[in-house]
Amino acid sequence: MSFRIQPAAPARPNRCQLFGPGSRPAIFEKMAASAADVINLDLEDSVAPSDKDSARENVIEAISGVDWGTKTLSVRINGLDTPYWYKDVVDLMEQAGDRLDQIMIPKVGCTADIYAVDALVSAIEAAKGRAKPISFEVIIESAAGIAHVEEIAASSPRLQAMSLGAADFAASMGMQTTGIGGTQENYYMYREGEKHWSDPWHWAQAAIVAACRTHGVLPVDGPFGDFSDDEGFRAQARRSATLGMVGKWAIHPKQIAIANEVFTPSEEQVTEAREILAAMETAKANGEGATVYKGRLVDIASIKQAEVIVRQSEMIND
Ligand SMILES: CC(=O)SCCNC(=O)CCNC(=O)[C@H](O)C(C)(C)COP(=O)(O)OP(=O)(O)OC[C@H]1O[C@@H](n2cnc3c(N)ncnc32)[C@H](O)[C@@H]1OP(=O)(O)O
Ligand SMILES: O=CC(=O)O
Ligand SMILES: [Mg+2]
Repeated sequence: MSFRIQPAAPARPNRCQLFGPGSRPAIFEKMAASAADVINLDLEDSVAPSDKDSARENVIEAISGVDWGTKTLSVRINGLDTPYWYKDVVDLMEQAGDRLDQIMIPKVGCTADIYAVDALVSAIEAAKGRAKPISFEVIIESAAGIAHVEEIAASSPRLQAMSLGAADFAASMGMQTTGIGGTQENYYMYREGEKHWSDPWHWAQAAIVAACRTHGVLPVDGPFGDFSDDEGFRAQARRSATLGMVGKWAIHPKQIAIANEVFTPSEEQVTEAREILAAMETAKANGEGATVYKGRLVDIASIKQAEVIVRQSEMIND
């Protein structure tokens, strides 16, 4: 480890973030009753321009009017390139009440984007005497966002989570696809007459995970658009979990259970992690730094790997 210790990310479950348009208040109670850890009420791209004002009003009313239980409650504001975002922030901060936990800032391209929202939020918090500070989450979904991802992850103590937004990311990068996440037909290696599909989102996810882990932020995988494709969603979620992401968005309720399942370590994984910790305790008592577990090497690094799984499981089951 570097002299600089890696900070821990917030210790709260973030396996599934369920999105719903702020212009569709009929689903708010259903969202609250769902098994998602995080709720994202959307004022941005799922809301038509003509509905921006009424969606904002719906969301403000629902923040205190609906029982959200212990979920993390987040509102996605409009991007800083629009005429809507300042009113989203001002109205939410002045009118929504203390139940709001988090503001999601989309299409972040540089640290100044977060600085601008932070300045506005901080002034209103002080003016209103708000006891509970609002946290931020951001979406990396542009070429500029991914180019500046590390500095964005370090930009504010309010920042708790960072998601990859595959749809806008693909558009900003000029990717030749209309798919939102998952396998892309034309992204393959070709050998001896066979296609082998690869993962076009992998490098961006890995960059996000590295930036987040460096600065104690939760890395999250964003939307998977084809909600009729459960196995495609599961495969994407498993790749994300394997890379170090803690959760995934659901854009339809049927994706929630799969995300929760994938981002909760299984009983087998937890048992194996605990067995590795026990094997290393025995090794330590024998004055050894390395030993053999089920025919494979485990050493002091394996303790840290096993602890990731045990900590995740304990946090979720707490
Ligand atoms: C690229 C991005 O930015 S992604 C993030 C922004 N996008 C969003 O927020 C979109 C969120 N999702 C949705 O708006 C909707 O799920 C849609 C438009 C995709 C599909 O909506 P529908 O056609 O109503 O879906 P469907 O008929 O399958 O719904 C089944 C049930 O789930 C409910 N439901 C649908 N979406 C949601 C949701 N997001 N949260 C909770 N419940 C929902 C429906 O009301 C319906 O309930 P019922 O059985 O009691 O009648
Ligand atoms: O906002 C999400 C995206 O995929 O774009
Ligand atoms: Mg987007």
